[in-house]
Amino acid sequence: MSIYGDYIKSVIRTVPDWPQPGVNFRDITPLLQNSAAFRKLIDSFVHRYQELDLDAIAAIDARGFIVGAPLAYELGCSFVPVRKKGKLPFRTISETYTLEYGEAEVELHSDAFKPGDRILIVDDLIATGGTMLAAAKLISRSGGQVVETATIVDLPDLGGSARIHEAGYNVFAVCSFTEDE
Ligand SMILES: O=P(O)(O)OC[C@H]1O[C@H](OP(=O)(O)OP(=O)(O)O)[C@H](O)[C@@H]1O
Ligand SMILES: Nc1ncnc2[nH]cnc12
Repeated sequence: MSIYGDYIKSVIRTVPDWPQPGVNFRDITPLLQNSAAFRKLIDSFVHRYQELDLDAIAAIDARGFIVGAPLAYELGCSFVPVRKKGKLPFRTISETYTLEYGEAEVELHSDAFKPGDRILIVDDLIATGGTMLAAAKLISRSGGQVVETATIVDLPDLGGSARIHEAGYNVFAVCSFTEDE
């Protein structure tokens, strides 16, 4: 939990049974609409990462971009998009991962950063961890050093953050929700 974790959590809305029955969707749009809350969110990431000498923020398509761009701007480092398959125009490398039903793929430009660069990966939410883990593997494969993986929301009951940690990557979450919250 971060310095503003309880406050950030209080402005995230839970929408039951969306997009399908049984899913509690954690909706960050009320947080984004609240300028004071959005500022505190970005500040909590800046506070954690300002002394870590990062070279790039790798942000995951699409909601990860919302956090990644202002963070890269504030920290004075580069912004690298990790995109869903078929969106990047230049040479790419890709990583396939398993979804609840079927498979998905994320891609990275092959010239996105230099070997040894210190990279923070950001996304809005970790559920099963498949997306974040695929992004981390992609960056490791291309020679980047994954300093940490960071998210606004962790859903620990779905096991994703534990899985990412077991694979050898640090995980930072501003706040978390259990299934019954
Ligand atoms: O931990 P996981 O089980 O992989 O789930 C988390 C991912 O799911 C959501 O993305 P989504 O694919 O819905 O895309 P969006 O950001 O474009 O809405 C979310 O933004 C994460 O990227
Ligand atoms: N429960 C959830 N809420 C918001 N985004 C999600 N992405 C995957 N699971 C999610």
